[in-house]
Amino acid sequence: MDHITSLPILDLSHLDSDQHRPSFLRQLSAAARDVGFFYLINHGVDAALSQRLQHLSRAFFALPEEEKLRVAMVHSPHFRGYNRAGSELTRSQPDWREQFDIGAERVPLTVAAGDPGWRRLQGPNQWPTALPELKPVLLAWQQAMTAMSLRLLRAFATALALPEEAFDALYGDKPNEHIKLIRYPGQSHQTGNQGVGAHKDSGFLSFLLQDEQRGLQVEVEPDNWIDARPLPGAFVVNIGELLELATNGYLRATVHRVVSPPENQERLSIAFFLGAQLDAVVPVFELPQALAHLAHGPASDPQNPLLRDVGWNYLKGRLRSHPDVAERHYGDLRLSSRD
Ligand SMILES: O=C(O)CCC(=O)C(=O)O
Ligand SMILES: [Fe+2]
Repeated sequence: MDHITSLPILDLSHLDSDQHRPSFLRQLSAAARDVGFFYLINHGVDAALSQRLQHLSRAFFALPEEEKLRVAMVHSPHFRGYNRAGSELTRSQPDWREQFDIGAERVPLTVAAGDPGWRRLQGPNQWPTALPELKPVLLAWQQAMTAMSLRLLRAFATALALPEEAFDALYGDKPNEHIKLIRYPGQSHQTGNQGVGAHKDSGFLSFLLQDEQRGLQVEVEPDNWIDARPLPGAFVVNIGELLELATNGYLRATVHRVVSPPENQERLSIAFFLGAQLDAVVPVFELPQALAHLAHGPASDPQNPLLRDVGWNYLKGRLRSHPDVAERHYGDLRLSSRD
């Protein structure tokens, strides 16, 4: 295979065209297997809505710190809200990005003694009173992104020669969407240049809406990092570990990172993570032999705890990333039997 020098570009409008649909599905299958990352264009999410959200995200981060700390994540048992730059670690190094996390806006589940801890993940978001426009725009964008990403997920199922609805049961009527507004400050001597350290995403599918500032890098082959330069109007889409494992390594969860922008500049990005329902159990899907033997990724162990219980898996990741929330809201939990 030739060296990969840029991410493939896929046109989602081709899914609706009798003429282009078969080639779209072939491209999707190859891009997701070989690179695990691609640009998605003509995805149908209103460009004006995305731009409005980008504008509001910039306005949120420009609020006085005191306002942002009023919606700090530590106040939320549902892991929603604001974190300052440097508060999350990747590979033991601080990530120099501030972030605001939003999830599906739902009422909390009742939690009785002995109920699984992940039931506390469901609940409302925290919204900044100083920026009231943020809530309606974010929720509208979330809805548009969920509809689009479920469409893409069905296309994945078809591309893998599975029934179109193969993944539907994992979502039901409660997909576990997660949005992150992110701001990467410019590099400085004190902080270095790790915007976010090298990692794989843990869920099903991730979508990134970048501004004009570069910084996202993808390890397409061992030690071959390429820039995922911003492409106006496109989302950068990548596969998470759950989808990699569920397809027995056929779809690839690729390592990526963000390098901080140059000094005195900033980079804003908005991530949409599609996760499965908290009470879902993810099976390993049996792929036809012709596809299965092309898999590059690790074969799945059906006993892998990552696959079994979506809620526990998600909670474990959140507790690890946010020890302050863990201590304040989950101090009574014993996770050892699940680790
Ligand atoms: O900022 C970006 O574009 C990427 C962020 C990312 O990889 C993540 O939050 O998982
Ligand atoms: Fe990521």
